Amino acid sequence: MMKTKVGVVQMTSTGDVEANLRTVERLVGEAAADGAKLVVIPECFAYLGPENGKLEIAEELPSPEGSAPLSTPGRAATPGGPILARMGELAKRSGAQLVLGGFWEKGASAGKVRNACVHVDEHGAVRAVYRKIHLFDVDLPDGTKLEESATVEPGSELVVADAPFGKLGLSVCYDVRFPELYRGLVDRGAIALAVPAAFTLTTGKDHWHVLLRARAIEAQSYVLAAAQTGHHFGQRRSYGHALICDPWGTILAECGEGEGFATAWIDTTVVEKVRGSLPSLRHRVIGATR
Ligand SMILES: O=C(O)CNC(=O)[C@H](CS)NC(=O)CCC(=O)C(=O)O
Repeated sequence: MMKTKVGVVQMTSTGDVEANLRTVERLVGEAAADGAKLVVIPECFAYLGPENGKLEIAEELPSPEGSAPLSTPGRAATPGGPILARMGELAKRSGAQLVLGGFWEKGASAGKVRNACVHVDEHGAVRAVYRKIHLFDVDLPDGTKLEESATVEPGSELVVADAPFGKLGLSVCYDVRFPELYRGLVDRGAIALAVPAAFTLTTGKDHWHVLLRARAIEAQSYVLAAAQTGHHFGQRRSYGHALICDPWGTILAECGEGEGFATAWIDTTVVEKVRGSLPSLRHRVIGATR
């Protein structure tokens, strides 16, 4: 039996990087004081503002140990930057591992970034980097028009991180609508799934809980969903409701509307019990890998 306390952060990011990072530091500090050994931080945590701003703050990321070097031309000799350095210090100070959802990483071409999800260990080292595969290009009935692919280059690799409780599958926001990604993460050993998000209010009120619980149930895995909430630079509204869900689909902890955090225990025996008693992962026929 192994139990690990984990946390998810909910915040209202703006175009003010310094203010956003202070909020992250405060909420991660509180979650760690509550015992969390891994804390998931939402998409756009460092910056949520006019498009060009994210290009200016984008940083290069180191290749995590053991992974193939990135082939981005002209990469700096010492990757990283002030935001990654500060988050590394936060991990060390709080003693908690961090999952930095929606880290703005420099893209291969000028004018583009990647929407990365970075796993940082408690010593401040980058251990895994996932890059958002599915990009949110939509024109919703309420007038919300977003074209993520205008500034973001999509990733293509599935990434599973080594967390204190076992394997954690990485994803970002809109990815949650693509169940095949999570099945792939489970095939790579994941028992928990990180979904750092900035879900719109319009879609979130109808889809957020349903999608997250469905992913937990069908992947028979914990789901750690960090969230943006409230109004951003007078133009966008996020749904909030950061939550932690167990492999049965039960919501263990959930934030309300405002900034805050939620914590819950990951218990590996619960994963074993659910997967053992209702072996739907083993009953797969279509696309089964084992
Ligand atoms: O572009 C930025 O600055 C920050 N990025 C985001 O907020 C991203 C892409 S626009 N948001 C989502 O993926 C929301 C998905 C969603 O709401 C749904 O699937 O319903």
